[in-house]
Amino acid sequence: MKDDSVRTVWPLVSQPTSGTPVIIKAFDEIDDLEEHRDRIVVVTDGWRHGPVAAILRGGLSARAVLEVLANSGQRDVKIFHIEEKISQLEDIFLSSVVTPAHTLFDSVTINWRRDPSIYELVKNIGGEYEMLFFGAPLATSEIVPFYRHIKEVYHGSVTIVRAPMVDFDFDEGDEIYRWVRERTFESSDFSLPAVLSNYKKKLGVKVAVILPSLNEEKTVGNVIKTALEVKALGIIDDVILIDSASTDATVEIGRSFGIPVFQHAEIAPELGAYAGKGEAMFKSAFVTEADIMAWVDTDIESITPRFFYGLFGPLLTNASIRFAKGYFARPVRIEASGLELGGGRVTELLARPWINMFLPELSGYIQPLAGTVAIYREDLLRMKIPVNYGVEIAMLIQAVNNGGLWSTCQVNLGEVVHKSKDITGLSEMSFQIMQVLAEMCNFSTKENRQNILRRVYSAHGHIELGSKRFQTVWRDYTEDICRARIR
Ligand SMILES: O=c1ccn([C@@H]2O[C@H](COP(=O)(O)OP(=O)(O)O)[C@@H](O)[C@H]2O)c(=O)[nH]1
Ligand SMILES: O=C(O)[C@@H](COP(=O)(O)O)O[C@H]1O[C@H](CO)[C@@H](O)[C@H](O)[C@H]1O
Repeated sequence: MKDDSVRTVWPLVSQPTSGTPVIIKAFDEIDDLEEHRDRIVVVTDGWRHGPVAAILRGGLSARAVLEVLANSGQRDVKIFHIEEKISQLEDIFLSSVVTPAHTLFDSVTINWRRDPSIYELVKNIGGEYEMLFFGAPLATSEIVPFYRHIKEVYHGSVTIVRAPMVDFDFDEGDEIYRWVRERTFESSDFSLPAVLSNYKKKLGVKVAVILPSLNEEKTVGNVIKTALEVKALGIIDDVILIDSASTDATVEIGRSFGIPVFQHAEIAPELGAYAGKGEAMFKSAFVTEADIMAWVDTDIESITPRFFYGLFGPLLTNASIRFAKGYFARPVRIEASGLELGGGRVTELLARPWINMFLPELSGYIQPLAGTVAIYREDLLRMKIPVNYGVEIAMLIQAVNNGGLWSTCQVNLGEVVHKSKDITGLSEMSFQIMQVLAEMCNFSTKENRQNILRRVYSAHGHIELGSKRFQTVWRDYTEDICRARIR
């Protein structure tokens, strides 16, 4: 039922500063929004006189909210923003909202908040405002559900503004968008240990957590301790440390917890031994018979039990899901300088651009390189595994190629603070990942393959050339014995 008293005519919206046409709609008139993809769409309960605020996350629609307010005669703006843990999203808020707001209004008030959700925020501050403005959700179909949810906790006038759709191709027809919505989970979706152990009993599967380590004495103990806490809940059967010849106290610390500790070089020695994280993950299959295998990096400082039951929760509760990869907010500290930077630099500078160019079916993955992964053993045994840092992307590509995108998923595991490499270390990691990507995309052949990473230094008037060989060794599992094939 429309409350006509509040549906006073919207203030005359003068021509928007950007020249983008605006159309105003009530919430029960938005079936034809697809016809207005090139316009700013204002969906509203109607204009009310009195205090106004905008709750904005960032992005094109958030920017459009500012434009509509400015062109409706507002000279000051009050913005509420729930602080993002992912630094890239915070950057988007600053560039798409904070900066333009100061050019559009005489005064701008920005309240950074830490409410657990938009609905809690509206509950906490809504009573002070006659009107609340929001940027539209990505999909048009979400506008009315979002509106109804807000109206459960707010009785003022709600206005949702949608930017022109010209830049978005996130629509219901976009399979990646649908996959992101239906295959992206919160670890809290699976945080009830009773639920998981019950599912586990029903499925009768065994779960092993394998912890790859290389000189992680500072963090490995806490990772093992947390894994054992979850094991005590009856959700994990094996916790195993596979070490890569650490020279610090990593192995002693592992042994002090009474868990199985292996040097990957000593596992299946008849297969030889190679350096690399992928080698440790490849040889995991020889030290456990578990049906589900999960790996968690041992350099994670911020480990919590949710890393474990969040990660294999989807495999235990949805029979169609056979592969799960964690994702997380990633503030990272560069050990040498202690400088805080946004983590995932190889992801953002190499993996994500490559995926979007050549492997778009993977573009819904938030952290395609994350080392926190769970997979069914039988699916792992069908894969070929590079022994180097390319292991994560290689497993992801094969999980999707072998089982289909919808047999895979991603889980929000919270925040990961982990030690990280300097730029040279990241460059070498990138080279290894690029070698694997080039090979898996059939760009790299025996004839044109490059295994040497050269680095030329110019210092104090003379040139130095350093080079390092990175031979990609692929491992695969065969019925009788595994074989290493150097390419
Ligand atoms: O040869 C190796 C290299 C790395 N790692 C482990 O793999 C995880 C991720 O490695 P790293 O920290 O080097 O990568 P980053 O976290 O910087 O991406 C960590 O638990 C390392 O201890 C390993 O087990 N063997
Ligand atoms: O995501 C990334 O860009 C790299 C480097 O992360 P940082 O920039 O050091 O936070 O880390 C990931 O990639 C590695 C190679 O696949 C994995 O071994 C790591 O587990 C993963 O964190």
